[in-house]
Amino acid sequence: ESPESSAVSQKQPTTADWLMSQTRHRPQVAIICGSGLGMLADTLKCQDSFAYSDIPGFPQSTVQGHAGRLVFGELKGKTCVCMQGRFHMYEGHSLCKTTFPVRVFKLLGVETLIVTNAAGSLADSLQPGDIMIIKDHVNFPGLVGLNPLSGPNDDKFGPRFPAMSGCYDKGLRCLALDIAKQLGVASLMQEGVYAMVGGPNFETIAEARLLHRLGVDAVGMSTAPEVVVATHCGLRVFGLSLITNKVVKSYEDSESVNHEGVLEVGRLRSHTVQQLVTELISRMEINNNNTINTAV
Ligand SMILES: O=P(O)(O)O[C@H]1O[C@H](CO)[C@@H](O)[C@H]1O
Ligand code: HPA
Repeated sequence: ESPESSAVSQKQPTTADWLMSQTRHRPQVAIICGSGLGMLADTLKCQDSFAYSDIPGFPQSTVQGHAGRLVFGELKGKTCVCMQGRFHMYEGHSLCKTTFPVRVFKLLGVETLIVTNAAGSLADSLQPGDIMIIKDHVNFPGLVGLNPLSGPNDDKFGPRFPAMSGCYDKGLRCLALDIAKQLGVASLMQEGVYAMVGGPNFETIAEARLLHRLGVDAVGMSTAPEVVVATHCGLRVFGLSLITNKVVKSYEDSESVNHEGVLEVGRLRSHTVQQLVTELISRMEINNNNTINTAV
């Protein structure tokens, strides 16, 4: 992965410069939309949007429910950029490609990253339609060395050995719980641990039981690499999982999960997720001192 990671990282400044030449927006907040959650971009005002296929250096989305568009715009006095469609390892992208946009965001001056995803629940307390605020993650691919930071470290972005404790900002988690109370949706929300598995197959029953025993509350096939790269380069991160299904843990259970059902729950909860994210962005504080020197 090393030669590729260097080649990929050389493209990021070109991509960022191209975007800055095409839009006047200078985003402070970036949002990555999970499966079925692309409508988060619809709330942005004064939009400039770009198909991934038109952006130099950008990878392409291949998954249904991921439109493949980067949308810039204003939301409640903050400037945002929203990825309608993310990149997954199972699509065949290397991890440095799946996380390519995160460093582009950093180069654009973003200081806060909001990651959203669709996930299956293992915790008995999480039902389809609930929203889990991500408190922490287990990065299964990362634990065995499939890490977007593998290869030569780019010191411009961050250190060789970045700490990951506290990578989901506590202040933003508290604020989100507070907002949920005000919106009257607190009963849908709780904090929990997200685990990333490689996919694209959903879990076997034995795998589901293993994850449950390990203390995982919700499982999906994304997010953790994005958060690793974001934390490495000093972005503040907030994450939420929309619970789209219960992961089957019993041999007696005849239900099974499918991607259509995952997208459907996204549609059903789109309004609530939109409200939460909008209020969070509206109320978060921004420092505006997030520039890095890209001249090498
Ligand atoms: O994580 P996001 O992109 O929301 O998508 C989730 O939904 C898909 C499975 O239905 C997988 O890609 C899984 O990771
Ligand atoms: N497992 C893995 N990824 C998922 C699931 C699931 O049950 N639901 C949505 N994404």
